[in-house]
Amino acid sequence: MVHREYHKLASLCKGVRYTVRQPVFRPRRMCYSVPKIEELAPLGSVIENAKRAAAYRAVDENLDVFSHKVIGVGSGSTVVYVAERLGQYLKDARFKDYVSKFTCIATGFQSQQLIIDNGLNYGVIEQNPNIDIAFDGADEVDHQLQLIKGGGACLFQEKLVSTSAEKFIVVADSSKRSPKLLGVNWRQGVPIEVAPPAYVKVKNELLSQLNAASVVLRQGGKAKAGPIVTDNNNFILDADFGQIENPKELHDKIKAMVGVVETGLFIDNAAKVYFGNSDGTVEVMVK
Ligand SMILES: O=C(CO)[C@H](O)[C@H](O)COP(=O)(O)O
Repeated sequence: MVHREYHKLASLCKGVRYTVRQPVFRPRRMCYSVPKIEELAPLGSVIENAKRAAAYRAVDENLDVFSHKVIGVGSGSTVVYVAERLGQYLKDARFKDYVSKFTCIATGFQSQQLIIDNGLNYGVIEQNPNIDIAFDGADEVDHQLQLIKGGGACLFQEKLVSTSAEKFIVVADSSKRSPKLLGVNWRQGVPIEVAPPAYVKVKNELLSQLNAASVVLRQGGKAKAGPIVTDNNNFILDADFGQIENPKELHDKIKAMVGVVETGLFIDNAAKVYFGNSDGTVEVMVK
């Protein structure tokens, strides 16, 4: 019987000793569950939809909530959605007990903030050197899953975290996919993190020994007068080598220069790459 009918019955029965009880309406308690990808409301831009689709799919298909404990969270605009997805798992009663015990390792200040803002536990790699799984973005991916990273100047810590992970998963929009080689779509050059006093020496060697077409000391632009200083207090050189036939050989030669902390060439590191398309579909590349 609906509520209105109880009132009607009560008024008809005035003077008669009937007791009409008001029904108790208890609102159904809604439990939070991790939203299904296919039911998500679209975001304001197609590129953001692509990034979110890639990141959410990568987390859903690779994170083992019940056995993973130490999770690497990278830097950039795509990984924002990785941290968001982890935060959704944390809120879901089915996974909360496990996700609340995760330790998340950052690749720089931005990712530290992403971890904290999503309610996850932040830990340092010095105490958690064995990472179960790490997620990060990329600037370019070649046909063999070799990567250029460091567009956001976080390459040293990104490489530390990704190479400390048992499984490294890359999330990107499809513009990051090279038709074949590195250096096709990403024309800014290979990011190289250098100790500040060595930047002129390294720049000269990249030009003279490795025939770089140009080497630029990355500047802070409007946000900072002078060069960018990384989270590790280093500089970034962007060295243009055109299309890179042999990224491993190039990485080894750059790495051998005194003053180079790390290169943005990530070699034989990624297990899978999730490319989000503008229509919300995702393509997965596996080695
Ligand atoms: O390497 C990086 C930062 O150093 C980023 O992962 C890379 O630049 C990709 O960023 P985005 O997801 O914003 O495209």
